[in-house]
Amino acid sequence: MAAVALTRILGHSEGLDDLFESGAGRRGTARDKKPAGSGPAGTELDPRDRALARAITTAALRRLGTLRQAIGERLQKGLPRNSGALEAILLVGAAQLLLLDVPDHAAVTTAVDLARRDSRAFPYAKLVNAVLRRIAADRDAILATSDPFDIDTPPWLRARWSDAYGEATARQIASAHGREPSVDITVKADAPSWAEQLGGILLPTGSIRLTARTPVVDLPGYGEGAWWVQDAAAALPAKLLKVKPGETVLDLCAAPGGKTAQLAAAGAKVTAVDRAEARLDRLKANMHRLKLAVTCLRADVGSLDHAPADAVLLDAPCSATGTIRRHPDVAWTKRPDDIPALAAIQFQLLDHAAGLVKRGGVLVYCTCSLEPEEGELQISAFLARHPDFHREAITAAELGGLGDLVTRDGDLRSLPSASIPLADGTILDGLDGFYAARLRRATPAEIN
Ligand SMILES: C[S@@+](CC[C@H](N)C(=O)[O-])C[C@H]1O[C@@H](n2cnc3c(N)ncnc32)[C@H](O)[C@@H]1O
Repeated sequence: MAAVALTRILGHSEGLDDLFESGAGRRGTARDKKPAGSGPAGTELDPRDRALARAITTAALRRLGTLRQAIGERLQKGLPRNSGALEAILLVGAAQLLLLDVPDHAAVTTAVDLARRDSRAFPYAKLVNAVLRRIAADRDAILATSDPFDIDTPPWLRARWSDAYGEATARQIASAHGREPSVDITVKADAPSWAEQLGGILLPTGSIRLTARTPVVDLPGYGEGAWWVQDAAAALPAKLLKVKPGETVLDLCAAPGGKTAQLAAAGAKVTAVDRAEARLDRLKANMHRLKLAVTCLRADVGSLDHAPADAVLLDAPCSATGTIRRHPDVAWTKRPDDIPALAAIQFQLLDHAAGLVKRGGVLVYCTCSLEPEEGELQISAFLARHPDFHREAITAAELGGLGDLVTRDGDLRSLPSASIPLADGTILDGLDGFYAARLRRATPAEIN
């Protein structure tokens, strides 16, 4: 199944979650519709096999450049033409040999079997055996010489991040993308006690970082709806609204509902809006598990007709380049042209969202993108064309004292290379890349 998934992701720009149908934490894109012929693969597999197939696919995408180079250097005549799933089979084998804890013989035998079962890869079964055995023998040298920035990051992203953050930081971002991220959760209440029960680490921002690799559904509190999976950086934008019980909130582009749950748990009257039916269904299921009451509305935010709210959160569709640690497919499925196209959509959604904020109310705009056009530049252009809004600077204290996450303008900018200092002196690494700005709409008195 991992070979099928890789072929589909690399060939058709489908996403990991589209194929493995995981749900939690999936970042939506402008293209909510799946390409023809797509759909969850391997539904016949049991959950453990499915999880393994996902782990192999994720590892292969995380270090795709390294694996392709290792394979290419061991194919004297390059990849044969019309060889069906041969490349995907080699990638799956190499990922297991180099990156996962799979015995060499099992990885090689499985790959050879896969080649024998594919009519076009069949003639190359012996080649698969030879290439993978050589990769196993050269494992240490391959891993010692491969660099996630130089090899595993597409050149256009390398250039963009170097321009935006400097090459040294861009290298640290790529290095963070090369490591498997921890699982963070948000709790409805009583984070210190849940951190203890789950054996996790309470982060200064209030999220809990799990340390065990137990499937989340088997952990205490999951079934009873006490918490949900959410990257610690993704949990920050909803907090910036500082909602009070009973306030009305429009959560725009809400599915699968991580931020909706935070707002509802804070006691706000939340209307969650998303245009993708399947994603909205997932949001409803999540709220049901969490026992949180939320009004759900299927609509396009760009033409949403709704009474203005005390607070509006716009988690706009974006390139999701801040989530490559969790979704390494993004590095290979996104294209340079996607950035201006998404920025144009964000521009339009932001303008419409502005009209849904009560006078004196607050608008938080956020994206999980590392690209300034989807963050800082989007907001400076918005403020220039909306004089009735001003930026309300975010403080380090609101982010658990993590001052490095606050920009000079007072916005939130987290990077995958972030370090999180704990009270005991330990430093944890890694957050998803997020941008958020808090904007206040002037009251009538302020305007006059
Ligand atoms: C970044 S995800 C939202 C993540 C969500 N806020 C959370 O915290 O779980 C973006 C969402 O925007 C939705 N979306 C994209 N364009 C939209 C539009 N024009 N109107 C409404 N929803 C849209 C997608 O379906 C996707 O669910």
